Amino acid sequence: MNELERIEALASHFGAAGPGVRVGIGDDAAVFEAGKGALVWTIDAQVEGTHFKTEWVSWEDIGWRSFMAAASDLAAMGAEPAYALSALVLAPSVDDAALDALARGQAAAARTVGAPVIGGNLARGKETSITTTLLGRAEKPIARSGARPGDGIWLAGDVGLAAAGLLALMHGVQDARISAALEAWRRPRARIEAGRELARSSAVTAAIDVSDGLARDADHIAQASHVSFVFDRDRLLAHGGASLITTAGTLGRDALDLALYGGEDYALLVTSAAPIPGFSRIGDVEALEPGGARLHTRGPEGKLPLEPRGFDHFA
Ligand SMILES: Nc1ncnc2c1ncn2[C@@H]1O[C@H](COP(=O)(O)OP(=O)(O)OP(=O)(O)O)[C@@H](O)[C@H]1O
Ligand SMILES: Cc1ncc(C[n+]2csc(CCOP(=O)(O)O)c2C)c(N)n1
Ligand SMILES: [Mg+2]
Repeated sequence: MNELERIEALASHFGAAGPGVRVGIGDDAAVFEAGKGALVWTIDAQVEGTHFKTEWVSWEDIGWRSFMAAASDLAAMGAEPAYALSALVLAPSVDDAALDALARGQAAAARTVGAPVIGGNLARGKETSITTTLLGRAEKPIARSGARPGDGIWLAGDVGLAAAGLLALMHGVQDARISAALEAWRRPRARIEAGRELARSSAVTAAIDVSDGLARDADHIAQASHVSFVFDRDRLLAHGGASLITTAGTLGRDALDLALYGGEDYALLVTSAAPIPGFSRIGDVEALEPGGARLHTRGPEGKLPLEPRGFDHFA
């Protein structure tokens, strides 16, 4: 079973969530009613060998990026971060200095996001992993399921740059022209402020953070909302700007491919009937045609179907 099939199999054990749960399994975070508003709850693990290698990043960066990856799911719900818990499994290679650096990175990210770490757990293990839970508040949480034909597709933050940084690290490429890509992978930023804009807008219909790649994450919205996505190739490339083009060129990769299939930038992908400050428009939501593809690109050749591939832990 691939990742989605495994999640579906797990969800079948847990059954339907009871009353009071506004968003259950299948979105960026769970949402439950709490007093007048709602609380938004997310968890994310970063595992050595799966999400990072210590040859590539400092422990401080590992702490930072693991916290930001978790916080990004709150941004994608339009939530205001409140508090965090951190569960660490430490392999013998993590000495006291490494642990100190790891926590320093987590604490810096927690300060930036505005969600202090107020607890956690510590255990020894064969492989190091960092699991972060964040709790946030939202009056109007944004799920994946509300996109409608006629909405625009909007993006805040880079796409493709972090994947380029990862490629450079994997292949040992050293070149001053890819420093922005390395920084994007090592020090991603959860788009909390962009998430606040979603909460302020009444035109926003759906949102997701781009962790597995734009195409795959867009497909999650398209599937949940029963709509089709049409990405405008020129607008997407313009959004990436000179930085993406230069990086792609240096690595001998296609810039559009990096933008569509690269993950771990933690950009916010949103559907909305009106512009949102800080977001640029990269396409249109259309009606899903029976038997038609859920994803497309539009370019000089017209509208072409796009494969929803991206990162899958079990593919
Ligand atoms: N073991 C599990 N038990 C119950 N639900 C799960 C489990 N693993 C994942 N889920 C749920 O499945 C959905 C997809 O999970 P996933 O971790 O892929 O989240 P995501 O937001 O798509 O990815 P990312 O964390 O990279 O942003 C989420 O709603 C999550 O809560
Ligand atoms: C050693 C190593 N190999 C591959 C990758 C690429 N990668 C791992 S997980 C992931 C998606 C987001 O994770 P998740 O879905 O768990 O939130 C991506 C793109 C990496 N970061 N490190
Ligand atoms: Mg997510």
